[in-house]
Amino acid sequence: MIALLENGYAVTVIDDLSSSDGSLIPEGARFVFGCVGDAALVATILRQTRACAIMHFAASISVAQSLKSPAPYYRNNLSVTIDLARVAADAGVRAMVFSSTAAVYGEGDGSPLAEDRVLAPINTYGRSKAMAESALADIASAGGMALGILRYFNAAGADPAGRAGQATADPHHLIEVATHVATGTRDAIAIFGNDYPTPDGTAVRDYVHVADIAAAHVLVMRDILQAPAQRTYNVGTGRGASVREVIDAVARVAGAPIPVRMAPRRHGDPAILIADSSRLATELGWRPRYGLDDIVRHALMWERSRAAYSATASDARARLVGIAS
Ligand SMILES: NC(=O)c1ccc[n+]([C@@H]2O[C@H](COP(=O)([O-])OP(=O)(O)OC[C@H]3O[C@@H](n4cnc5c(N)ncnc54)[C@H](O)[C@@H]3O)[C@@H](O)[C@H]2O)c1
Ligand SMILES: O=c1ccn([C@@H]2O[C@H](COP(=O)(O)OP(=O)(O)O[C@H]3O[C@H](CO)[C@@H](O)[C@H](O)[C@H]3O)[C@@H](O)[C@H]2O)c(=O)[nH]1
Repeated sequence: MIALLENGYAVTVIDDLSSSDGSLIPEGARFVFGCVGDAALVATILRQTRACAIMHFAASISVAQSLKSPAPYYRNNLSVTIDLARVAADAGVRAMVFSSTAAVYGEGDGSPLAEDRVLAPINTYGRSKAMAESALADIASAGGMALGILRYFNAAGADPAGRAGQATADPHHLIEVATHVATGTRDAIAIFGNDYPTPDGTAVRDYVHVADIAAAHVLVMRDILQAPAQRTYNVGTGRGASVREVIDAVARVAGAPIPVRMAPRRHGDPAILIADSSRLATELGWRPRYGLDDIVRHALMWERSRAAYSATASDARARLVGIAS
């Protein structure tokens, strides 16, 4: 949203606040509360705004939850996407950019994964996104709508200017949890599995900065608006980091040890996922500006500012309670 506003676009956000509280929607964007699968609502907004493009981020995103409770994942990630795409195509929206994921590939073999690799997701989340990709491709081509599918690897970090970052009610992402330990809101972090076929036994992922992902969205949207087409791009750095390496980076940047405890593998987690993003680099000139240390530094800055903000807010609440009593 910030990247779109900075690039001069008018932005309307539709969010049902199912996994957020709306506090990070920037001032310059219009906010509409609702589900993106609500055809009447979306049609009305598209009529009002005459939007040329939709960026479709809304989804349910936990691998573990998707395995425990698949139906809501298929509903939110597949059915809702189908409804949104149908309304968008009917309304004459010219382009859609869809948030897909590395989870569509399934298990990597250690080498960077390119877009033409056969999709073999190993969890419900990945399957729901792979199915949504296919449904979108059909609906977009029948409706004359351009489509950009961005398969991001592990989105992480925070806005370098400190305006936004992760703010999940129940954090489960590695870097977010590790920064909570660094700022003292958690005692320790669990390492889910140290018996993977990787150099240190912990799972390897390709962590890509949210600002780099945002830049990729703007590039792809502009491109498919100018030259309508269907394109699929990986968004990753091409570098893998193990769970241990990430925790070490957080400890290094925070200047304090991060207590860890060993735990069994998390069901549905692949061992290694690393991106080959050369298509995005060659076709659109995209390059990641940030590496793992920047990601961790920005995530930590964000977490510290949130901790300071909630401390100030709770001081203020305590003072109000003191005055009231
Ligand atoms: N976080 C990652 O590492 C990662 C990696 C690859 C792909 N993705 C994809 O990127 C997208 C954004 O991920 P995120 O990490 O910001 O997730 P998130 O859970 O933080 O944000 C999702 C947002 O969508 C909203 N939402 C969910 N379902 C909705 C619906 N039906 N209607 C309206 N709003 C709805 C939620 O309230 C929330 O604000 C998702 O599509 C996800 O699958 C994320
Ligand atoms: O407390 C924790 C949290 C995570 N992990 C491990 O850290 C790695 C990364 O986990 P996490 O940050 O939860 O991300 P992923 O499960 O890899 O999934 C993310 O990355 C995918 C793309 O690779 C996206 O599609 C998903 O939406 C997004 O949640 C995994 O091996 C986890 O088992 C731990 O060991 N301890």
